[in-house]
Order: sequence, then C-alpha cells, then structure tokens
Amino acid sequence: MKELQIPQGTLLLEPDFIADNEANNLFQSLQQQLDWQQAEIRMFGRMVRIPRLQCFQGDPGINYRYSGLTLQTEPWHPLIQTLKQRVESFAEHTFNTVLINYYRDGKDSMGWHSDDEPELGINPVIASLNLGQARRFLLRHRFDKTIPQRELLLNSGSLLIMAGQLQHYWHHSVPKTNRLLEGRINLTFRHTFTTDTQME
Ligand SMILES: O=C(O)CCC(=O)C(=O)O
Ligand SMILES: [Fe+2]
Repeated sequence: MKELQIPQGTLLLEPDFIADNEANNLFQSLQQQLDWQQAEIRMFGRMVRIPRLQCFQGDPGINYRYSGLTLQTEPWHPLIQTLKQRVESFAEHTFNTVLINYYRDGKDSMGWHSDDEPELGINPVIASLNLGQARRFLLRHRFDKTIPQRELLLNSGSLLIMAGQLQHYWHHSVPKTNRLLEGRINLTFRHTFTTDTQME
C-alpha cells in the first residue's frame, strides 16, 4: 500500500487490490445483478437526474442522506458482502454501508464534493474500490487555492483509502470526458453512524 503525500489529509492507494480478471468478472456480475437507480437531486430549484447510476447497501435500518434525498439501505449483495470483508481486513476498519456508483461511459461523472455528512463522523475512513474502466480522480483543496490540484488514475482492481482530515480540506471529483470509455463501477465503503450508535 502506497501512501500519497497530501497536506491535511490521508490518502492510501493499493493499485492491485484485486487481480485484473477477477475485477472484470466482478464488474460484469455487479453491472447485471444490482438494482441500479438514477437519482434526481434538486439543483438551482429544479430536479435533475444525476449523471450516473447508483445503489446503496448496508446493515438494516440505516438511512443515507444525499443532496437532500434520504435513501434506505438495501441488503448486502453476497458478492459485495465478500468484498466488504476483504476490504475490512485490509483497511483494519469496519464498514456498515456502501455507496455504489456506475459510470456507464465517459459522459457519466461525479462533481466536486467532499464526503463530510455528519453521519459519517469527524474524520471518516472511506475505502473506495474500482472495477472496470480506469477513470481520472481529481482532488482540489477547499480553501487554499495555491495548493496544486492532484490527479490519480484509478485502475480496475485498485483500492483508494481516504482518511484523516481529507474530507474537511479537500474536494474530489470524477470528471466527464468526450473520450469513448467503457463502464466503471466504484464502491465507497463507509461507516455511517445512526442515532443509536456513537459518533467517534
Ligand atoms: O467514483 C469515484 O471514484 C468517487 C466516488 C465518490 O466520490 C463517492 O462515492 O463519494
Ligand atoms: Fe466522494
């Protein structure tokens, strides 16, 4: 595991967490078997469809708030349950939810944001697993515009861990491109606190 040096945040990358052929098989199975939804969010006073498909799984009874929406967790898909266990033992951290994003082609994307919802706790550990098409992942400092933007290429099978103060100080995004790209599935494993569980 490689620690990427970034001020005010922790970023770890394991480029070959899952072997290529297994990652491709997982991509195919999940692409076919998950119940993909295209959420609508309110933007500038009107409802727009987000440019990607999503699915949210986790332990029972956990809600997830996202751009004004409240999503209910679906039960763990068996393949994802197994992946969760592998990621947990590698990251030495437990997760109770996963947000799964399916970028169908280069036009699908995720805008600048940080994962700083209060239910994720103060300094969340988020483990981000990539399957399929490699995509650019950008990071930009939220406050100090003199700090250069960072760019990673997230290959199929790679695992990126975001931790420490990263979500407080950095935004991240997956930009769209005009290049013809294949599909990519990204899974962000998270620990979501509920009113019944303690914040760290
Ligand atoms: O697709 C990615 O690499 C990023 C996903 C992400 O930022 C998120 O789910 O919050
Ligand atoms: Fe994110």
